[in-house]
Amino acid sequence: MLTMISPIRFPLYVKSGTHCCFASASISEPQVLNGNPGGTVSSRQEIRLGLPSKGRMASDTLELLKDCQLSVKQVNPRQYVAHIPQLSNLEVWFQRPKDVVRKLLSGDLDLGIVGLDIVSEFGQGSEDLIIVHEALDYGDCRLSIAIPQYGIFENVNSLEELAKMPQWTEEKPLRVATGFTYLGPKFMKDNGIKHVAFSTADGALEAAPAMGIADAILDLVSSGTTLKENNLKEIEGGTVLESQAALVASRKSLISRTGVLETTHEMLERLEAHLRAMGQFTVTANMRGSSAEEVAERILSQPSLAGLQGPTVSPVFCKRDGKVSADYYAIVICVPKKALYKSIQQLRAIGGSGVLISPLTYIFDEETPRWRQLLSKLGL
Ligand SMILES: Nc1ncnc2c1ncn2[C@@H]1O[C@H](COP(=O)(O)OP(=O)(O)OP(=O)(O)O)[C@@H](O)[C@H]1O
Ligand SMILES: O=P(O)(O)OC[C@H]1O[C@H](OP(=O)(O)OP(=O)(O)O)[C@H](O)[C@@H]1O
Ligand SMILES: [Mg+2]
Repeated sequence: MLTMISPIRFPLYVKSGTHCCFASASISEPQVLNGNPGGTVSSRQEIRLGLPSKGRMASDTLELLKDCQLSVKQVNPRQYVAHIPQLSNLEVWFQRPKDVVRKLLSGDLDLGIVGLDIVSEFGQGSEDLIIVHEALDYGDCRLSIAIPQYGIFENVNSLEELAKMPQWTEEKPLRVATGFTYLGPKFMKDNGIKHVAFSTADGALEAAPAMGIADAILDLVSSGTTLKENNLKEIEGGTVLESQAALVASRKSLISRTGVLETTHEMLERLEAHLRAMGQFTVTANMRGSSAEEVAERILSQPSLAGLQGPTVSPVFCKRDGKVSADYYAIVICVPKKALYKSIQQLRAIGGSGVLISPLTYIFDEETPRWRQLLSKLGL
C-alpha cells in the first residue's frame, strides 16, 4: 500500500488519486483495496507471471523470453492473458509495469518482469518482493534529478549546491515535478534536504521547468537527449537509482504456492544461460604443437585465452608416410565479446591460425549463482 508523504516537510500535490489505495477503518464506508485483500496466497492453481503490457519494456521482454526459448503465445494482441508452452501451469498476464508490482504485493501475481525503478517506487521496500534476477540487460536508465542549465541554476552543478541555494524556504520550497512520489521525497529526506515540494506528473516532465510549473524534475534518463533538448542538466549526487529490467517474485508465492519455486528455477536457469552466452563468442583455431599439454600451456600463458574452464584442445590427426600422427591441434575457447580482438592478437602471437568466431547461444553452468542467493533469501 502506498504511504502518503509527510505534508509538512514534503507537501505533495497529487494530480489524480488513481494510483493510491485506501483501506477505510469505518465499517459503514465502502472499502477500496488494490487487488486481493491482504495480499494473501489465494487458492488458485495456476502460476501467474506479469509482463509489461505497453511501453518500451513490453517488446524487449517478449524478445528476451523468446531468446530463452520461452516464447509467449498470445492469441490476440488485445488479450491480456497468454501462455508459455514450455512452462506448464503458467499464465502470463499483461499489465502496466506499476500494476505488475502492485499485483505481486496483493498476491494476484507470483512472478513479474519490470524495471528496478518501478520495483523500488511501487514496492516501497516491501519484504515480500524478492528480486530474483536484477540485471536482464535491457531497459537501462537512471532516475535522476535535473535542473535548468540557465538562469539561477547556471552555476549549480551538485545536489549540495542545489540544496544550499538561498531561494528555497519553508514558504517557497524547491518545486520538483516527478512520477516517483515515493522515491523522490525519500531521497530528499535521506540526503537531509529540506524545503522541497513534489508535484506529480505523468509524462513530458522535461517541459515543467520551462513552463514555470516546477524548478526541477526527477525523471528517468537514458541517453540524456531529452534533458539536453529541453535545456536541462543532471547534477552530481542527484542520481536516485540505476535501473534495468529485473525478474521479481512474491516471497509468499515462492514459499507457499505449489510449483512457483520450480518455475522460477527454470526461468532463472534459462535467463542466466542466455545472458551469459550473450557476452561471449566461441573461438576455434588451429595450432601446431608437440602435445596437447604443450599447446594448452601456451594458451594459458595468455591472459585473455583462459576460456570458461580452460581451453579444449583436440589433436587433429593426419597420415604421413603411412603413419598417423597429430602435428597440430584444434582449440576451442570462449572469449568475452569485449576482449575479442585482444584474444585474436594473443592467439596469433602463440601460433594460432585459421581462427573461426561463432556466436554462443547458451552457457549452462553447473548451478546458477542467483539460485543459491534466492534460496538463502528464502531461508531454504
Ligand atoms: N529512456 C529510457 N530508456 C530506457 N529505459 C527506459 C527509459 N525510460 C524508461 N525506461 C524503463 O522502461 C520502463 C517502462 O517505461 P515506458 O516509458 O516505456 O513505459 P511507461 O512509463 O509505463 O509508459 P508511459 O511513459 O507511457 O506511462 C521504465 O519503468 C524504465 O524501467
Ligand atoms: O535520456 P533519454 O534517452 O532521452 O530518455 C529519457 C526519456 O525517456 C522516458 O520518457 P518516454 O520516452 O517513456 O516518454 P514519456 O514521458 O511519455 O514516459 C523518460 O521519462 C524521459 O523523458
Ligand atoms: Mg515513459
